[in-house]
Amino acid sequence: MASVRVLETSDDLARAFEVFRTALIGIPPYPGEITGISEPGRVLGGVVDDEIVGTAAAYSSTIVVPGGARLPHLAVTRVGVLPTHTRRGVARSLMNYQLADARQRGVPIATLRAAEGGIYERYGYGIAAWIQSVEVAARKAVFRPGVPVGGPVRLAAAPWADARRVYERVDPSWVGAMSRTDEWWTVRQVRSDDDKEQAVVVLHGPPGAEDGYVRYHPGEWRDEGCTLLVDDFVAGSLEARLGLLRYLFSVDLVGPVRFDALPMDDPIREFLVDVRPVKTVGVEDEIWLRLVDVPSALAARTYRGPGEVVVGVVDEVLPENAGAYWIGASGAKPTTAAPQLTVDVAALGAAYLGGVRWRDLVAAGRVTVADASAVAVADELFAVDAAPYCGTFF
Ligand SMILES: CC(=O)SCCNC(=O)CCNC(=O)[C@H](O)C(C)(C)COP(=O)(O)OP(=O)(O)OC[C@H]1O[C@@H](n2cnc3c(N)ncnc32)[C@H](O)[C@@H]1OP(=O)(O)O
Repeated sequence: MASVRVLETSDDLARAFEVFRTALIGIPPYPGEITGISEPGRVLGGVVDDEIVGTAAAYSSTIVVPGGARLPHLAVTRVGVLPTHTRRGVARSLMNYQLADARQRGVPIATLRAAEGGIYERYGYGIAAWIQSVEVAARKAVFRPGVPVGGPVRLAAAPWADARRVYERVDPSWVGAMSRTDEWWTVRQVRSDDDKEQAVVVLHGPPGAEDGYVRYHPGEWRDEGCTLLVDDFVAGSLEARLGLLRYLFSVDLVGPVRFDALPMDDPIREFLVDVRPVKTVGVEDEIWLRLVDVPSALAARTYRGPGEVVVGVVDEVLPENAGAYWIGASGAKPTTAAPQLTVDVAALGAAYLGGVRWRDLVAAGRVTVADASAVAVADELFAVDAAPYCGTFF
């Protein structure tokens, strides 16, 4: 078994980063101060024989849950174990420590982006949101006559500082949106500079009152023209969305515009006369969500409809979450009533933002059903208007 400790010295933080780089095979060295990308207290080392052989890090941010509350959120990142030390419980020690620590500090939700699909369910993470990669043949994209033109756009003078300022100004409020920390911005910028990406940022709206931006860089040339790779698309209004889309589709010499992470229900096709220039070229899991404090997280979101349901929760990693919860229009609270539906905490994490239906969890054998009439009630209670989506990779 590995022991786990919080890494604090710059030597230990640098070592942890090297461990992660080695584990992930092939990510480039980090050119700057490692401490600048590491939130104090949030980098863990898995130690065997006095050597750091594994690591897990995190950002402390917030996440928007159904109803609009912003909850403290641990954005888990940089999990890696040296290939010489895998499959002997190092990652398990790190993940368990991290979750127990978050619980103790009062953080109700953790999320991550998984490198592989088979790793994180055992720790209680469930897939709560999906994203699609979309390519638009820009020259064939013609907007419908009734679609608003959007407002003015301009190239950002200070791309990263302006993007950050506008992100914070927009303060995204869609279900699944997260706040971005200093360390997050530093990592993205340094990686972008390092890749020699010629990142361009275009802002939407009058100076000082911008309500959206897009960050993109040029990709490969094809017969149709240069590919524009959209790395970050943030729109705080319909006007901003359309102003930025019209801009992207109008850039000279551009063939396909590729969005790597759009929400599953993004309305982009609805705006166009002909939908065929828009192709979904991939679908991937986005938010892996872990309810760290089940009673607090359940109580913090809102529910729909007049129904009520009693859900039983099983949690082997954080057994203090286990129990039965009454959920209805007025909220959620622990109960001694018998559960109608029982799930493990990973399945509850999948359902929590409203993007995965209870009936599908039932069909997948992930719910023990004591009362079949509770399934439709749970679906109505947990329903949301738009597919949950984060839009921030970390
Ligand atoms: C959020 C992120 O950072 S995503 C990036 C994740 N990192 C990587 O993919 C880098 C390359 N891989 C690694 O560094 C390591 O293999 C890790 C971190 C994925 C796993 O570390 P390990 O120390 O080997 O895991 P550990 O020995 O604790 O295994 C715990 C369990 O996970 C399972 N497991 C570990 N890795 C994998 C995997 N890649 N796929 C499926 N199952 C896995 C083990 O079999 C074990 O299963 P059990 O519960 O049945 O006993």
